[in-house]
Amino acid sequence: MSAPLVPLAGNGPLATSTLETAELVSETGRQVVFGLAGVCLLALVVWALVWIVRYVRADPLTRVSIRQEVRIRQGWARLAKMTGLSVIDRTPTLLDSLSTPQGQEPKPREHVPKITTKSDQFGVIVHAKLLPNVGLEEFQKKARFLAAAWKCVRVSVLADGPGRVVIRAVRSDPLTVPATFKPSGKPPASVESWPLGVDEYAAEVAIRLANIPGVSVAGLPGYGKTMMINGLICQFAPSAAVQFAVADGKVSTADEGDYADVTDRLFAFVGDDLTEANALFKDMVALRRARTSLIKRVRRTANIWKVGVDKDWPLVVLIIDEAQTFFRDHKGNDRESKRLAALAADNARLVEDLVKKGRSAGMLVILATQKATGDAIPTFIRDVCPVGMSFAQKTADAAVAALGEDIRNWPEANPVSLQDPAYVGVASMVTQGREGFTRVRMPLVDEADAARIAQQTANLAVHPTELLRKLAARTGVSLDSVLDMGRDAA
Ligand SMILES: Nc1ncnc2c1ncn2[C@@H]1O[C@H](COP(=O)(O)OP(=O)(O)OP(=O)(O)O)[C@@H](O)[C@H]1O
Repeated sequence: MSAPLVPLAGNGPLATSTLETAELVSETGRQVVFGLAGVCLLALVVWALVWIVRYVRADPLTRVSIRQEVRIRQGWARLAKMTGLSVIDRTPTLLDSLSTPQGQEPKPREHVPKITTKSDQFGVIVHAKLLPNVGLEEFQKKARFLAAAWKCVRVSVLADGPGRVVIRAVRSDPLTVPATFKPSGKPPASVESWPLGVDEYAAEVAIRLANIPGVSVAGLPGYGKTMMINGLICQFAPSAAVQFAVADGKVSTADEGDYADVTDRLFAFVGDDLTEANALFKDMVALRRARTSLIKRVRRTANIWKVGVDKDWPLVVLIIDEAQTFFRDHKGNDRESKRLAALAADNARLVEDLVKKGRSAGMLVILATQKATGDAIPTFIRDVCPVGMSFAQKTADAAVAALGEDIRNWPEANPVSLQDPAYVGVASMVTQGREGFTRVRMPLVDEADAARIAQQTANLAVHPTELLRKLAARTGVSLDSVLDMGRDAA
């Protein structure tokens, strides 16, 4: 016997309202679905617009990188699996268990690291999240496969905080692409760090200036030592928290040579005259001593970098270019040779004082020479400079003199291999937090720009001793006795 059929909806008022409610629900459902689809479409349009605007506004090289970036994103899941940068998860999630038909095993899931990408004129920067068994080392091992798949000249993989790596994929070699720097004339955000240029992966490289008393710069003539120092002056000239003095062993007067354009922004300049250079170095040592003896009283600290430099207590940068001129031993028994030899020895002693004791007083010495052997920069000065860099060098020994024995273990970064016109403006150096040596491409600064910046900021050039005198007077201390003591000792 069949069961009586029960009508789903009758003709009564209750049945009508159930029908209406059902229609209302389905209508609301349709609206929600359409609404969601609309939001998704809008998001898609906005996303597409952002990419189009980025693409149109980009320079031609960055456009190529944007296309490369799109290809990297599209092909990432597949490439990661092919190169072994994926992990199989055999433990089913709750959703997997519920959605798998009864009697069947949930399928294992294959995960690939999640990535985000960014492009610039040199290539693409990929940030990836690590997975269990897919760590920094695994990425580094696969770097050359990624480079081949992405058609890049180089791919570097570095740690990027806990659980993340940053992959730098460069299509064109940033070291051989000349760069220019147009100084803005605005004070830098910080004077504690000197942006130098970009490394072989187009990542920015900077030198810390805080707590650094000495930088040694070596390199064959014409490879960019002075250009780099001019770049430093142009970047920091608009800040009253930095004062510069130059001793240039290549010229006799300030209007000759490489610093002629920036003389207006220097508080002192001496040429190749050893007596004048000696007077400048004595002056700097006296300032160093006066600062050291006053710092506690006027700045309430023993290290200026704890409170930072400012216009009253600026970072004093003493640039000694063609340093060998001032330190070279003068052989000979005649009177003049003996006088020059004594001056050279005294210069070395004074500069040693600045490099060994100037850090906490906010003094920095930059020594530039062609070959950083002990006769050019005495080793007791060179070896205590925390930062050493070298442009191209002719011999392995010259590279070792400039960068230390360890450079022999890094043949790719050895400055001997930078002897090529394509590498004018490229130096090798140790950078913080990185193993080995980094090659850095520095930008070219136009002479006219350097002159413009120096003129615009000439009013900021003040002898730091005068600033210290005023500062001391404000705190009720007379500087003269302190300075006299410093001069006598120097
Ligand atoms: N970063 C750079 N990019 C491109 N070209 C550069 C760069 N630096 C320097 N040059 C070129 O090399 C020339 C020489 O540079 P610079 O005077 O800085 O060399 P140097 O190493 O100081 O030489 P020297 O030891 O003879 O003083 C510059 O006039 C410029 O044409």
